Amino acid sequence: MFKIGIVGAGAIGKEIARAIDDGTVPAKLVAIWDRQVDEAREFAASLKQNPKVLPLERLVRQCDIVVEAASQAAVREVAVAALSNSRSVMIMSVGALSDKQLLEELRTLARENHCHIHVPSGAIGGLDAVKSASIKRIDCVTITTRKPAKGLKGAPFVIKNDLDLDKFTVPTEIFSGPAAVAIKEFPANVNVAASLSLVGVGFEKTMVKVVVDPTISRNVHEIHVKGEFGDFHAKIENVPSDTNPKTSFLAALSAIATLKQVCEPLKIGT
Ligand SMILES: NC(=O)C1=CN([C@@H]2O[C@H](COP(=O)(O)OP(=O)(O)OC[C@H]3O[C@@H](n4cnc5c(N)ncnc54)[C@H](OP(=O)(O)O)[C@@H]3O)[C@@H](O)[C@H]2O)C=CC1
Ligand SMILES: O=C([O-])CC(=O)C(=O)O
Repeated sequence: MFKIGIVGAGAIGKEIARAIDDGTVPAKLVAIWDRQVDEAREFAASLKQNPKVLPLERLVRQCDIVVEAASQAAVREVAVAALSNSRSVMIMSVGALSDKQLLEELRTLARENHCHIHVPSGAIGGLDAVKSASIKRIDCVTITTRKPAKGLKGAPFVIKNDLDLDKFTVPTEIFSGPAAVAIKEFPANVNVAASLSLVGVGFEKTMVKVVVDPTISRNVHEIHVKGEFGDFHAKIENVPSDTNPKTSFLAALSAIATLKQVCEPLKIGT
């Protein structure tokens, strides 16, 4: 049975932990870690599998797969610790991989140490189609993310421009630019644009629009890709997670589905 450790026990980490604990993912949850240590201890004690709460280095040594569900800032430390110890890593804060040097460093570590870097589809669908399409010429990739005000609060772009998001009474585009910039301005809102960039045309050519929308209660992502294969449109209307309005519930489900796939010999989809 695979042994899993989770770094970051927030909206996504907790959902993954519960799915391992109740057998949805056929694996053993050996440890969790979160800088909110007391909360992590309380949460760990609520699980049947009784995972330990261990700092990163000790967590890594005890598991086969390390899940990062913390923040972009945590990705380097978590992924390097896992991969250099021959442990696979699953990354949720995908925006961190817009750093080309970091991405190459992690790829090299994974190759040299015979382990893997898993990036779930997260809060969007359609990455399989974009991955297939990108074998041939792609002309454009765009993603428009619409969230209610509470799903965008605290983003560096919002703070820097002193935007009072609650004041918008109609849907308003507040950002338009390449994913390379979007992911830095909205690190907790558009990781999906990073995943799309990684399978498609990269961070400079993937265009991102962010819309604050007072008329919706869901987190909506619309993707359009045009290329030699034809046209692809996808729209997803995500229920926000109970505890973090920036994060869609589907992101956690996607992480759980990825872990299930890792534990399964049968792999379906591109
Ligand atoms: N790929 C995708 O499609 C999606 C990705 N995400 C990303 O996934 C990540 C997790 O999301 P979510 O669960 O909603 O976030 P939460 O904020 O709910 O939980 C993250 C937890 O990790 C803790 N944490 C942050 N940094 C560290 C660290 N270096 N070491 C240990 N613990 C740490 C946080 O503590 P504290 O509260 O002190 O910060 C918090 O308790 C985020 O980066 C988010 O942006 C989210 C949605 C979709
Ligand atoms: O959960 C979502 O809807 C998207 C999100 O926050 C992200 O990609 O960072």
